[in-house]
Amino acid sequence: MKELQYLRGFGSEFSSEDPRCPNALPLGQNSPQKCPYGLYAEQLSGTSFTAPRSENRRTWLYRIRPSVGHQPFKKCANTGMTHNWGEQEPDPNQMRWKPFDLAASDEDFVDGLKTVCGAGDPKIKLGLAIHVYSCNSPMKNRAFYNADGDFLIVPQMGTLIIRTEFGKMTVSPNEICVIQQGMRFSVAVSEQSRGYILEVFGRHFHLPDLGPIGANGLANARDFLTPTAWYENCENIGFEIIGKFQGHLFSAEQNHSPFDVVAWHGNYVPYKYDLSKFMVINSVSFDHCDPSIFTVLTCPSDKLGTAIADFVIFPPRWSVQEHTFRPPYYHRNCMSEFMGLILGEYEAKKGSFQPGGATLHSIMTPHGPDKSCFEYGSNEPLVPKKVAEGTQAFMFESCLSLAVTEWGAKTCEKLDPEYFKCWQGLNSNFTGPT
Ligand SMILES: O=C(O)Cc1cc(O)ccc1O
Ligand SMILES: [Fe+2]
Repeated sequence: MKELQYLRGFGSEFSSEDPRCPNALPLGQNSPQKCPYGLYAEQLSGTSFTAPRSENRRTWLYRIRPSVGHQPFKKCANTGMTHNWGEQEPDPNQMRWKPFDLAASDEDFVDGLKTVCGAGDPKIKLGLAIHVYSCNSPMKNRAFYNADGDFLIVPQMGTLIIRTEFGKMTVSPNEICVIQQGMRFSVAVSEQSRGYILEVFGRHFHLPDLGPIGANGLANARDFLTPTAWYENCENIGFEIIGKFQGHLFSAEQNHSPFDVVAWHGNYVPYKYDLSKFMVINSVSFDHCDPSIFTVLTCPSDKLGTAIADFVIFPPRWSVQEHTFRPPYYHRNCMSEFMGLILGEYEAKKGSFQPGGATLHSIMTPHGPDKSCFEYGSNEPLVPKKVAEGTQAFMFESCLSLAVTEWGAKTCEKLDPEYFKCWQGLNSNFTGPT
C-alpha cells in the first residue's frame, strides 16, 4: 500500500482535500448554495452546538452523497457486546485473564467484539465499557459507527488498516487510535488480530494538563496523526452500515460506499498515536511516582481531577531512584484499574500476566507486586537501570465501579482462579517486638 499521509496535531482545526479534487473545500463559508464538484455539505457535531469554544468539536464533510441515503435500520444480533452490567453478581476479587482467544473462523472486527466489563449507560451519556476484539478477516462492504461514545483502540496483535470518512490510517501494536462518536469506519486485517477497546460514553479524550511539568512532555500534541481526505465513488454495490445505538447493534443497507468524503475541515477527527513517542517523566531522586505520570489521554468527569477513564502506559524508561522500593507499591484505590499487556511482561507480575490477557483490580481491592517482585525489588542493587525494555503494559483507570459481564466472567473461559496465589507467601518480615 502507498505510504499514507497524515495531519499532525491534537484538537487542531484541520482541513483536507483528496488530491484528485483540488479546491473541493468551499472557501469562506460552510454551506454554499452549490458546493464544488456537486458535493453535499454535512456537519458532524461531536459536542453540543453551544459547548465552550475550548471543548467545541465539529467537522464539515463534503461528500458525494449525504449519509442519510440509507434504508431503515434493523436490529441485528449483538456480537457479544453488551452494556448490561447486571449479568453477574458483583465480585470484588482481583481478576486475571489469560490471553483472550484469537478468531477461530472467518471473523471481522465487528463480529469479534466482546465486552469484558464496564459501568454506566450511554442513554445518560455517563460511563464506559471495556471490550476486546479478535478478527482475521476484513470488513467486506461493511462500515461501523458508534452512536454511544468514543472508541480508544489498542491493538495487541496484527495491524488494523482503517478506512474512515476522513481518510485511511494503519494502526499497529504499540500504536493506538481513537475513533470518536458517529464516525464511520471499516477495518481490514490480513493476519490474526487482537486488541482492547476502551469506550467512553460521555465526553471526548483530552491530553492531560501538564501543571508544573510545563508546556511540553508526556504525549506531545504534534505526535498525534489524523488521516487525510480520501474517497471512493462506488455505486450499486450494497453496503451495510452497522450502528451501535444504546448498546445494541443495528444494520442498514445502502447502495454506495460511506467513504465518499472528498474534502473536510474541522476539529472533530479520528487520530492515532505511536506509544513509543511518549516522553516519560519520573522521579530522579527517590520513591515511586503515582502512575498518573504516564497518562496518555484522559476522559474527564465533571469532578475536577477525576477521570471517567485515563489511558495510562508503562513505557520503557530509566529507573534511577535511590533508597527506594522501585516496583509499583502495594495499593488500594478509590478508582478501578483494568490493565492489559501489548508486549513483553509487566514488572510487577513477570511471567503470570501475558500479552493479550488482562487484570482488573476493582475499587478498594488490594493489589501490588507479587512475591517474587517484592523479593527482587527489596534486594536489587539500586544502580541506574533501563526497565520495561521491549515491553508495553497499559491501564484503563476509572472512577467508576466496573461490573464484569457474563462473557468476561464465564463464557471466555480465561479468568484465572489461581491469581490470588501470587500474593500468598508474602510473609511477615517484621523485626519488632512480638
Ligand atoms: O500495577 C498496578 O496495579 C498499577 C500501578 C502501577 C504503579 O506504578 C503504581 C500503582 C499502581 O496501581
Ligand atoms: Fe493500583
